[in-house]
Amino acid sequence: MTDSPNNLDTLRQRIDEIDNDILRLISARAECAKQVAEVKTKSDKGAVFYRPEREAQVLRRIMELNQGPLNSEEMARLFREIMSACLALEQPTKVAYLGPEGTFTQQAALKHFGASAVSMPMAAIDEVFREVEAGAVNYGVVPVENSTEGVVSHTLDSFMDSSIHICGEVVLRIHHHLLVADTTLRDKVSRVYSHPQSLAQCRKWLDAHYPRAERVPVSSNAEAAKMIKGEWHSAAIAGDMAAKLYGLEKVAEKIEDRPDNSTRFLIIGSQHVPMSGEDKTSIVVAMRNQPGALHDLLEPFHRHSIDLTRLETRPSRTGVWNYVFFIDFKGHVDEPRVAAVLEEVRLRASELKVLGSYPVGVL
Ligand SMILES: O=C(O)C(=O)C[C@]1(C(=O)O)C=C[C@@H](O)C=C1
Repeated sequence: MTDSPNNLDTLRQRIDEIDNDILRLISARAECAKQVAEVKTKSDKGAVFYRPEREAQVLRRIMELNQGPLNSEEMARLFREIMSACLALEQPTKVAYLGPEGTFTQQAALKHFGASAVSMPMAAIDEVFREVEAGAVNYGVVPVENSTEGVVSHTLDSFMDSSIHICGEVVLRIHHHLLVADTTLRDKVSRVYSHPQSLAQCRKWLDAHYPRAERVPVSSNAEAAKMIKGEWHSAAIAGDMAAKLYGLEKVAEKIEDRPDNSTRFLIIGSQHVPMSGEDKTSIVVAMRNQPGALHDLLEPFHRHSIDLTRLETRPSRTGVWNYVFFIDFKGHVDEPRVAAVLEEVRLRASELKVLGSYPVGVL
């Protein structure tokens, strides 16, 4: 095929026709979503508009049906945005996240809820919990574990004091960059700001490239990006969103020590999420401090062939809960075999709290 204007015109005409179809179909879908909202509003149980299990099913189905040339993730991202806009028609969704603006948590909120949700930065993880509990926002997004550095203990601790449920999870590939402002003297960098976890995730790179620079931990990567404005000898480690937001330049890209560096975030809210077909459950269990306690706790999972995906121990902050374990496993509390295991665990533990069952992250 030649690149003649004729061919280009024909193809663009074809694209216009396809766009007409897409426009008509998206509008028909949005019309359906408005009707769904009416059905939900009439329900006597109180309207719940956001349905994580249905969204996961929609995205999984699209990914399965997709035959290219766009890859399935790309296609799912497009549908993610269509659903986000449809949900906004039903009810504007307010989401609190660990701020300030430009953090990876904001990126996770955007990835999970799409661009039509209204996201609001909070100064601390417990503030995100408080806003959700108070009903000031519909949902919250908090980081929970990083593949290099491990658990975000603030988040786990917040669950101990709260009645909040987990409604979903989202995993984000984390890429860190070394950023400078236009006023920074690049060969005189003597200080690097970032969140302690990010500094740790880039430790080897910093040792090799800036062995003498002071590493200054701050409350978030976005805060680091904000701070270097006006400091001629400072750089920050942060991600793309912060770089863009604060107009910084990348001196070096993707400086994380491990290429598979990723962070898992939780979506918190107050609803019970029905089964989606591929779910996870998170629980917190307190055991008495006695030999064999951990074995007793895990044995029923093993016997019922339930896959554990994470096990975390936290020191108890109350007298009764000597040992506190955070456990994630595959399955949903509404499945009989999961209910059976939880019943056994309840008998062996001094305290058991189900934090929630939710769809395994799709995107
Ligand atoms: O199926 C529903 O319950 C809808 O509200 C529709 C829809 C969608 O656009 O597909 C929108 C929002 C929900 O979170 C899930 C799905």
